[in-house]
Amino acid sequence: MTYTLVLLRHGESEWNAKNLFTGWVDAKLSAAGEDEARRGGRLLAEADLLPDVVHTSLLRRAINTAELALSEAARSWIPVKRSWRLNERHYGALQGKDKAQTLAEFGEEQFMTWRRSYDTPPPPIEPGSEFSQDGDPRYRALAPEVNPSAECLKDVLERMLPYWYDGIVPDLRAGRTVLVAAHGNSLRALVKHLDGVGDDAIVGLNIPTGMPLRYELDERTLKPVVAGGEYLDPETAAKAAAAVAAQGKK
Ligand SMILES: O=C(O)[C@@H](CO)OP(=O)(O)O
Repeated sequence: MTYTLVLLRHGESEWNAKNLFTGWVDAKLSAAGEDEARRGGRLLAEADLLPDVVHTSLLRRAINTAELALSEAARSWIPVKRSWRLNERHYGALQGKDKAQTLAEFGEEQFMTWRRSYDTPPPPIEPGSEFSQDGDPRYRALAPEVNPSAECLKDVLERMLPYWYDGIVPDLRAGRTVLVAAHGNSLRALVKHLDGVGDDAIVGLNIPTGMPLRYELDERTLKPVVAGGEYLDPETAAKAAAAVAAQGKK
C-alpha cells in the first residue's frame, strides 16, 4: 500500500509577475496565477486525484490557490489546516527587490548564492521596515527565536519538518489523500527531505507554479515509490521549472 501526497506551488503571484523577491510578503495571485490554480484543480479532477484534506501556508497566494484548485475539483468542502511552517522562505533584506536589478548589482555568483545555496541566508530584514512581518497579526503567537528575519533553504527545512511529522504525516497515515499548497522554496525543502536530495543537487531543483506534483509514498518508509514524484502535466511542468530557474536573467 502507498500513501498519496500532492504538492502544489501557488499560481503566479503579482510579485512573481513583476520579478520581485517575495518571501513572507503577502502578494496576491495575478490573473494568470488564478488561471494556473484552476488548471491545477482540473488536472487533479481529470486524474481522479481528489484530496481529502489540504494543508497551506499562512500566505494568501497559497491559500487562494488551494481554494481555486479545490473548487475546480469540486472539493471545496474538505478540511483545511494552515501553518506558518509551510510559508515561503523568508528572503530577508531582499524582499521587495527586483531580481534582475539585484543580479546586475551584485553579480551572478552572489545572486545565485542568495537564491539557491543550501546554507547561506540573504542579509536579514531591518526590523519594522516596509516588507517585514513585524506587527502582522498572523505571526503574533510566534516565539521570537523562530520568527525569521532571513532564511536559507536549510533553515526552511528545519522549521518545516516539525509540521511534516506532526501535521501532515498523521493525515497520510490515516489513509487520506493530502494536498499541500505552498511555495517554491518550502516545497523544495519538502522534496529534498522526501527524495533525499543532496545539499548540492537541490540547488538545481525548481518547482513551477500551479502544477500538481504527485507522490506515492511507501507505507513503511514514507519514501517516494517514484523518485521525484510525477507531475500531472510533465511537459508543461518541465518548461515552467526552466523558466523559474532563469528568473532574473532577462
Ligand atoms: O521570491 C520568492 O519568494 C521566491 C519564489 O517566488 O523566489 P525564488 O524562486 O527566486 O526563490
